[in-house]
Amino acid sequence: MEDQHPQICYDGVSPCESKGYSADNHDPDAVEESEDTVTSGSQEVSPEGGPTLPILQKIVDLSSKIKVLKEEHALVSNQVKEIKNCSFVEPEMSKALQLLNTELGTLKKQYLEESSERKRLYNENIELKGNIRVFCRCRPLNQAEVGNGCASVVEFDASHDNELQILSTDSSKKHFKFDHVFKPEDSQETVFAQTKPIVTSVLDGYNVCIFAYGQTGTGKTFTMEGTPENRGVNYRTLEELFCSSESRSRLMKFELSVSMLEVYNEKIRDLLVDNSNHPPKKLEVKQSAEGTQEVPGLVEAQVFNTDEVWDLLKRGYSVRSVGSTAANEQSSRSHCLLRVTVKGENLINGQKTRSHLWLVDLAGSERVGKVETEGERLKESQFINKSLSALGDVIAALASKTSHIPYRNSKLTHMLQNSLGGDCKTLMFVQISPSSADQGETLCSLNFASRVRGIESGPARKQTDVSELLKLKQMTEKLKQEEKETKKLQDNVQSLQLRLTAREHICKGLQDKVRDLEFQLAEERKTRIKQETRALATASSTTTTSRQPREALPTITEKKPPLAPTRSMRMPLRRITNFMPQQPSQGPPPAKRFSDASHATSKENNNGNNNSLRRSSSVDINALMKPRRSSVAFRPAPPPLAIATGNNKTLQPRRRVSIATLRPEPSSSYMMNMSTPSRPPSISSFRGGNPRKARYSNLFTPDRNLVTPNAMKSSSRFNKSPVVGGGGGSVWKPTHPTVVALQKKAVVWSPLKFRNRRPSFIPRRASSAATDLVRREQ
Ligand SMILES: Nc1ncnc2c1ncn2[C@@H]1O[C@H](COP(=O)(O)OP(=O)(O)OP(=O)(O)O)[C@@H](O)[C@H]1O
Repeated sequence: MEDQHPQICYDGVSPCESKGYSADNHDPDAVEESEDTVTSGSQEVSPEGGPTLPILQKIVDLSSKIKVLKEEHALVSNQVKEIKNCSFVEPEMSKALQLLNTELGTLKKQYLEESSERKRLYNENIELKGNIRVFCRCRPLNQAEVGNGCASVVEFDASHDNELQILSTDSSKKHFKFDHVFKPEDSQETVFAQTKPIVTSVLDGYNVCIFAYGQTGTGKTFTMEGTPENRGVNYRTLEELFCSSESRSRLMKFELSVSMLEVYNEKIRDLLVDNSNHPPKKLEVKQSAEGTQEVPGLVEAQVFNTDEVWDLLKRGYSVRSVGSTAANEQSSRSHCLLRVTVKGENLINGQKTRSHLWLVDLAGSERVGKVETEGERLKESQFINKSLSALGDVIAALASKTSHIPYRNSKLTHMLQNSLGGDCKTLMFVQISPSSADQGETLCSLNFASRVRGIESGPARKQTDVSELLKLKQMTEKLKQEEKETKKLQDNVQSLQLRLTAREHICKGLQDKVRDLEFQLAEERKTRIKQETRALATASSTTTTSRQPREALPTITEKKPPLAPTRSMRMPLRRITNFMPQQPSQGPPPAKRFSDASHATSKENNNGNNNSLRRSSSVDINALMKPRRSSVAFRPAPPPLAIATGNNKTLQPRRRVSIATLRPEPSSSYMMNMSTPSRPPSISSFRGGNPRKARYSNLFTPDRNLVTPNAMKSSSRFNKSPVVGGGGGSVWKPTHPTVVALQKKAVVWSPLKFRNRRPSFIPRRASSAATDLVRREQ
């Protein structure tokens, strides 16, 4: 068919490819069309006869298949429609589901909490009662004893269900107290009701050991195994474990497995292995890597229900070593141990546990002489007594809390090492006979049981699955490592925080300092304004008496100098000079005075020839020595081009004295508007802003044309000499009354006066030079 289908398509039925035969094509019209196409195709294929029949047959087959597919398609389409119709329920359903999920989550959480609380209380209750508990059970007098006229020597206290008394031959009573005392009439159910709490601890992950101890024929096997009619602790325990695990199945998943073995003449025998055809495998107690005692090779049969358990128990009991003794027709000649291994997994948090429950029916303690004295029975009795003695030693060691517990002295104690004392729960049934004939053995057993009851064991410990333990260990290691790293990081963060705090403290100190200094500066400025105002007032008052400068001089010199800000806050100074603006009425023409100086500057720069400089200096000094000499603010040098014109006169002072310079202004009227801003605004704010502010900024902000005394020291001292007059060759004439006044009067202040009062922004050399000058002038 695969060979012919392409042929059909090649012969003109190509539409079949596009329409498709696949059942995936859900379009019924398309399917119908394709069917028609196939039919027409068949007509085309067989026009000349030949091998047309098989093809036609196949086409017919295909047609029928298509019909079937069409029907299926229709069915599916209907279903899809139905589902689509039902889709309106979806949002409500999903909402309801969400709600249910939330509720389920909450319930699970609550259940977990309650469950863990129940476990805690339950185990706390058992611990309070004691992790080693002793129950005493007295069997009824049997027919033989009654026939022999034996009386009961055991008395029970009706008001106290945990006490009994043994009547001695001398009519004295020996008092014993246990965790519970079962009377001869107590049923198996009653016994198990008291046992159950300890049994279910194994589901919580605790190792548990229940053993029956007592004289032969006192009912140990009856208590542990029971009979088919009166099943004992073993069967009931497994029944209870299944029941409890079922009730916890939503929270925990349990796996129960059973092993059965006996210790016969100090040999371990697996009771679940059929040894009838071959000699029994030798089993030994080994210590695992985790420190637990294991019996490698021991069968561990997983059980899922009580029927399986009962079958197993029956099988094991059937192969147990029993023999007839004088005391018991079916006497156990070995210690029979039923081990129930419980593996638990918490379905919510994934925690896993693995614990053991040992149910031990010990061989009867007996006086050799009383039971058998020879043969195999004697040998058995010796081994039994030896192992029971070892058990007694272990219990004595546990009671006396010695560091060494002799678990390895017998196979029995060695196997029970993890479930006897220590961190596990132990329950001992001490079985006694009420018969006066067994009074001695009864007292022995009760004394031994009392010693066991006296053992103070520590709190029971939950047994975690070993693999889980390893995982937890790894996680703990990882956690420790991470904690270390976290601590390191925390230390680093702490040290960085300390450093940050220290820096912040320093910053705060600096900010405070800056604030103080700003305040000081503001104060200084205020003072300066006052001084300037006063100087202006004085100047205006002295304008009228300008013809008597000598008289005014002392008054002015007494005035305070211009503002001298603190060292840290002082503004860069303008060039200090004793330049005197040109006075048309006084002194020689400036052109003559300063032309030489200009020439000298170039010479000094080029050749270092100081002669002309000295000449010009002498001219300057002469000029300065004139009565109208005064220190004023002056304009810095104009651009070099302006100087090159030769129309500008540059002043080249030899001495650097006095006060800040003024920047050249297009209009000389700036002095009229001068006032001191409280704080120098930024340069940028002056550019396109208030021209008044801009003007003041020029006064108080550093400028690259500004020459401080120090700068003058290092650079050519005459390069920035002021010029007389502005650019364009016009002579600058002061119009401001203060300047005019200062031109007329020698306004000189001595920094010496203020040296001790406040730090001067004028360098000492310059100040002293100015003082010298003034002194000479005076
Ligand atoms: N509480 C009891 N009620 C009724 N019968 C009992 C009770 N305890 C023991 N018996 C009977 O006493 C007999 C001896 O009991 P059992 O075999 O259990 O003793 P044992 O301690 O296991 O002896 P051994 O150590 O020799 O195995 C049995 O026939 C048993 O049915």
